[in-house]
Amino acid sequence: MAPVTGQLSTRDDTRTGTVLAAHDLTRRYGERTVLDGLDLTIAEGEFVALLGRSGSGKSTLLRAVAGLDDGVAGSGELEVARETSVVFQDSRLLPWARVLPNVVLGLTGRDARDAGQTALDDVGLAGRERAWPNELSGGEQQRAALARSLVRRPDLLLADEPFGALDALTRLRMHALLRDLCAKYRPGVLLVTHDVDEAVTLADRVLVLDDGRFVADRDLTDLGTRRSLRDPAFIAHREALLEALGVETSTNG
Ligand SMILES: Nc1ncnc2c1ncn2[C@@H]1O[C@H](COP(=O)(O)OP(=O)(O)OP(=O)(O)O)[C@@H](O)[C@H]1O
Repeated sequence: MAPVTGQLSTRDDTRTGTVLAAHDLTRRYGERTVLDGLDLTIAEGEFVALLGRSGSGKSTLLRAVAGLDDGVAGSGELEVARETSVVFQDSRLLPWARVLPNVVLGLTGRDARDAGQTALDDVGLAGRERAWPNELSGGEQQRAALARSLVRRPDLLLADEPFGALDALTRLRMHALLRDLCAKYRPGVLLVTHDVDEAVTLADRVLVLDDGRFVADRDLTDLGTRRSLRDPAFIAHREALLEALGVETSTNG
């Protein structure tokens, strides 16, 4: 990872069972404080979803921990896993390269092609290796982007609204896919999303960001791995998170 400027430093630290440890992250744009001294830790294999209203700073936080923002300051440290991958709302596939070369771009060694093929099989794109990105649907492009991330066997996967541009049905399929991929590859995950149900379906823990601070930090591990939107415990988590987001859900009175 590239070092973050200011007083923050980035270093490889996967021995402690932690793939992300950020302390006192602060980001200001002029007078406005978008991230206000945040602490955030993600354990190996832990799936953390980040919710917050539009403009609350979710993407700013993800960019900061991805090392993509050199305007971050803080009194503490940012430690991230050695192998970190990032996926965005658009696939960012190179239009002039076919699917398999896109997935293995930058990888070297005899096994790279096989690893790319396996990753494409895992995301359901077997047979599309020689397609051009513009021949894939939006959902398929995001599958390819996931394959490109996971082929590197990341300890930490950072995802900024990866399903935000997809239709509702495709998004549900992608949730099931991401759950299966995480079971196989076991990355720690930070997923930025607007979608409360997406967060409760996928995450071990959900954070809610508001005014530069976390206003909720909710453990969802009681829901287990197979989750249903109709489960009363699922509904209870959803309601609590909507309340933290300031959305009125009660019809009483
Ligand atoms: N380069 C920039 N210059 C000035 N202000 C910025 C810049 N980037 C982001 N901001 C401001 O920081 C705040 C947080 O933006 P950010 O994109 O992180 O929000 P978000 O929670 O991801 O929003 P959304 O859910 O709409 O994507 C916003 O008010 C935005 O206007």
